[in-house]
Amino acid sequence: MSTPIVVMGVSGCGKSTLARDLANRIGRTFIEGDDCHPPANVAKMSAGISLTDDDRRPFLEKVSAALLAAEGGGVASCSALRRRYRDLIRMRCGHVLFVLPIVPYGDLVGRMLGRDHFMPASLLDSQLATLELPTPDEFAVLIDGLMDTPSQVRAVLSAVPDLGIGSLRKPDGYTDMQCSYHE
Ligand SMILES: Nc1ncnc2c1ncn2[C@@H]1O[C@H](COP(=O)(O)OP(=O)(O)O)[C@@H](O)[C@H]1O
Ligand SMILES: O=C(O)[C@H](O)[C@@H](O)[C@H](O)[C@H](O)COP(=O)(O)O
Repeated sequence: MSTPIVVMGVSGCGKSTLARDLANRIGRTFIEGDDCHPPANVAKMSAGISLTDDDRRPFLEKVSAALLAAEGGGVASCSALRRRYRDLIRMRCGHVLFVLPIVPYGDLVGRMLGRDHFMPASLLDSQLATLELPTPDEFAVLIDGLMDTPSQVRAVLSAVPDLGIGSLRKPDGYTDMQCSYHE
């Protein structure tokens, strides 16, 4: 099975945009995490209320199931903010690559205000407070979220060169998270 890929991070960091383009580039199925929320979660977020761990469980289960079912392997957009959320996805899907676009606060606010989406900009602070960066024992790539999307796709492909050819192994010398801020 192809190693599932999750583009993670806070609202507005570009998860969906990057996950869709990366999936297209390597011939995989794109899974839109936003579509995996139960309606009650969407109602809560729309009302400006942060989700709890219990709220997030069915969302994470659905993303994991979609990744497992994806023909040709999946690339999902899913916030996966806390370590324990990523652990749940790994428990269901095995070895998973997480990709995290990093975007400065001001740009995140600008992006959230500039789009039509159920997630209000008022939830950004709680998203950032919830985010636990991947630790070096996780298979994760941090990329510059201000780069244009094709450059982000290239950055992911250069950090993990065997993407798209089945199960991913960590490249030789891959001991830490790879930070591809400068291509
Ligand atoms: N690399 C990028 N540079 C500039 N704007 C971007 C980039 N990626 C995404 N955006 C824009 O930022 C907004 C949020 O992107 P989106 O992919 O929906 O983020 P998320 O899924 O993390 O909430 C959208 O308006 C999108 O067009
Ligand atoms: O486009 C977005 O704004 C995000 O993708 C958004 O949908 C959100 O980040 C989570 O899906 C909500 O769940 P969390 O509170 O667990 O991030």
